[in-house]
Order: sequence, then structure tokens, then C-alpha cells
Amino acid sequence: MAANVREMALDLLLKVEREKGYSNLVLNRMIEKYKPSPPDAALLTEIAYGTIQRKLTLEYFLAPFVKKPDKLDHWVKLLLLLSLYQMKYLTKVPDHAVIYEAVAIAKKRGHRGIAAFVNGVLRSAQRKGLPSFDPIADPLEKLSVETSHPLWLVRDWAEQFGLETAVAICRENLEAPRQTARINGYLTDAEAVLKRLEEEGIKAEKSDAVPDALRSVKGNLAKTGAYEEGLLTIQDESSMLAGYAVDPKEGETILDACAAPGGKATHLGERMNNTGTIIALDVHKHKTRLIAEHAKRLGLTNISVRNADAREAGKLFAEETFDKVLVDAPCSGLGVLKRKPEIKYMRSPEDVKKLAEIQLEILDAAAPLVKKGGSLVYSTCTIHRRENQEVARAFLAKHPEFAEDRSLRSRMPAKVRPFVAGFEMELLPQHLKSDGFYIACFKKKV
Ligand SMILES: C[S@@+](CC[C@H](N)C(=O)[O-])C[C@H]1O[C@@H](n2cnc3c(N)ncnc32)[C@H](O)[C@@H]1O
Repeated sequence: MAANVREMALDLLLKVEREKGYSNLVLNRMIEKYKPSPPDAALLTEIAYGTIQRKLTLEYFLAPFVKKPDKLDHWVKLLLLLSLYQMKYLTKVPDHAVIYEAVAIAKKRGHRGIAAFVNGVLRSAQRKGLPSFDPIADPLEKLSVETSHPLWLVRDWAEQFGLETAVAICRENLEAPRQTARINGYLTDAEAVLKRLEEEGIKAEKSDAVPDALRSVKGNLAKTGAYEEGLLTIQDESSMLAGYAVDPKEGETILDACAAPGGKATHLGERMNNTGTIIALDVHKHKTRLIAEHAKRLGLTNISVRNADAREAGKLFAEETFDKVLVDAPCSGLGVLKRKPEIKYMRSPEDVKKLAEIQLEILDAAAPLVKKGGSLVYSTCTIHRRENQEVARAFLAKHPEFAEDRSLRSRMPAKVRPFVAGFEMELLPQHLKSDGFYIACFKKKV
């Protein structure tokens, strides 16, 4: 079985690169299909995620042993990288076992020549040792190679946050993500959910940062009766904070302009005790279906799903229709690199610029729909100031009918308040070991 795990890991890496798929989705599909035992599934996750997380570092390790790595068949290069990952970071697996299995895969997929090549490369790496980072003089280049983040991103973060914070972000991104869930406060409470989970053999605990959140200690919260029964929703703690920022009240009319798959819309629905109206809009039809499914599972009937481009929302709704509007905008996702490490290699500075423009366009379209005295909340799961802060300032400059809403801090849980400044929250992944997240709140003048 162990050799199969490595082959599955190789297939996963190929799929993620070829189909530009998200690693977590490809991994889930693979586990559903091949049903590996729990220890094999854990090993598969570790090897595949680890290799993606450390790709640039592993390429640096490989370089002295292969003259032209880019000339290699792609699968051969990935096989070498995932083998080097195991040799360097999986201390429980002896090097000779890693090499033996890599050679067996190479023989099966290729031919004897390739198997001999793989054997030669890995044996030299074992004999000579992997190269040190010491010769890299430039601190940003070193950080990029050592923590496997593209140089442009490391540069941007160092410029925006300072080198020390950029180092902390990059290091934290290499940690395993926590699994957290949101308690459905409309149907239940933390004690009841914890009891239900315990009956199912799952160990979880209350978050010390976000009152609506549970953290898994042992077991997968998504595969539980409690989940099926609508008592919880898988969601990162940082995303729950958008619900605190919006602070919906019973009976209100709220627009969630970028709502799929419905994580935040359903949170608002729960906090409103299934009263009022939430319009959950999304441009992608296949994703809007998910919102309705989640709402149903959670026992919510106050969410109405619409499929449309938020930039055209003015054609759907009259001005000043909503008490509150949430724009949880499409973004570069640079706050969720622990969970989706491949994003760091897919994104470019041009993407960041383009996404910032789209975010501002959506905010522009949402602005007239907010009632006087109502609020507009802009959030993203990215930590790049070309989006976030720059977009928020551009919005305020264009919309004198809105003011900074500096009451945000008072709505946030105590542990989050240090990360709120004025009308904005910037949560970096190392702050609470969550995803990175940004929120800005605006109030429409009366
Ligand atoms: C960050 S995700 C939203 C996550 C969602 N709020 C949740 O909590 O589950 C951004 C969403 O914006 C949608 N989107 C992208 N461009 C859009 C547009 N122009 N109008 C409306 N939705 C858009 C995407 O389909 C995606 O589902």
C-alpha cells in the first residue's frame, strides 16, 4: 500500500498542476475514489501538501544533482521533488525506503533508463547531502527559497509589512491549517454540539478567540452526523469575523453580493435567527446551488439566492434597499496559503491589480443599494495591500456619501481587537493561527 500512497501523491501533484485544481479538492476526490486507510490518507496528505508547500525549496535542493531540471519529463521532476521532500522532512521514513519506492514508480511509469536516473539522482543527494541556504546573500531571495514563496510576493510583503513580519507570514504559511467549524447558533449551542461530537468519537474544543467557533482536536468535523444535522459549518475562524463585522439584527434586509458557497450568508442567517431577508448573490450559477444546499442543511429559510454579476446589482434592486451589504470579494487568496499552497505559484502581481479593480467595481455597484445610515462591509481572504487597504481608500475617495465606520472594534471578539485599526481589521495568519483576512467597514451618511 505504501508505494501506492506515493503514486497517488504523484498523481495528485500532476492533477493540481495540469488542471490548475485546488489541492484540497483534488485530495478529497482522490480519498473518496481510492479509499486509503486513515494512516495512508494522512501520509498521502503530508507528502502531497508538503511537496506543494515546499516546491521552490525542493527545486533548490534538486538543482545541484540535475543539469537541466526543466528538460525532465514533468512527472519525473515531480517524483524527484516528492522524494526529496520525504528525505528532508519525513524523519520517520528512512532514505533507502524513499529511494526504493521512487525507483519502483519510475520503472512502472517509464523505463529502466528513467529508473536508473531517478536512483542516481536520489543516491547522490543522500550521499552528498542537500545544499545549504547560506550562499544566498540577498535576504529576500533567501526567504523566498527557504520558505518557498515567489520572490515578487516576498518583496511585496517585506515592503508592506516590514521584513520581520514578512518572515513570520512565510513561516506560518508552512504550518498545517487548523480544522474549525462554526456552531449554528440558530439551532444549537457549543455545549450541545461538543456533546454530539463526543458521542461520534470526535474531539473538539471551543475556540479561545471566536465565540462561534469550534476547533477539531481529533477527527474530521466534516464527516459527522453533527454536520449532516446542520449543527455546524466548516469555516475558518477568520471568515466568521465578517459575520461579527456585519452584525446583522433580526428582521433586517441584507445583501451578500459575492455569496457562494454561502459560508458567510448562512452565518448572517443564523445570527438573525432565521428572520429578515438575506439576498445571496453570486455570478457563478453552479456555485449558487451550494448556497441553497447549505441553507437547507442549516434549517434556514431567510436566504434567497440570486445568480447575477454584482457589478450589475443596480439593475436588480432599487437604491437604498438594504440595511447592510457585505462584499466578500473575489481576491488573490494570499491569506489562505496554509490551506491552498498552490495559490502562491499561480498568482501574479497583474492578478492582484486586476482583482483590486474588480473589487472596487463591485463596491461601486453596491454603494447606492445601502440605506442611509446603513453599512457596507468589504472583506477578502487575502493579505496584500494593493487589494484591501488601497481598495478601501479608493472607495472612500470616490464615495463621499460614506464614512469610515470606526465602531468595528467594538463588534469584534476581544482577542481580535488588537488587529483592528479604525475601520479596518488586518488579520495575518500568524496572529491567531487562522487564515489571513481583511475587513473594512463603511457607514452611509444620513
Ligand atoms: C471569496 S468568495 C465568496 C465566499 C462566500 N462569501 C462565503 O463565505 O462562502 C468570492 C465569490 O465571488 C464570486 N464572484 C466573483 N466575481 C463576482 C461578481 N462580479 N459578482 C458576483 N459574484 C462574484 C465568486 O464566484 C466567489 O464565489
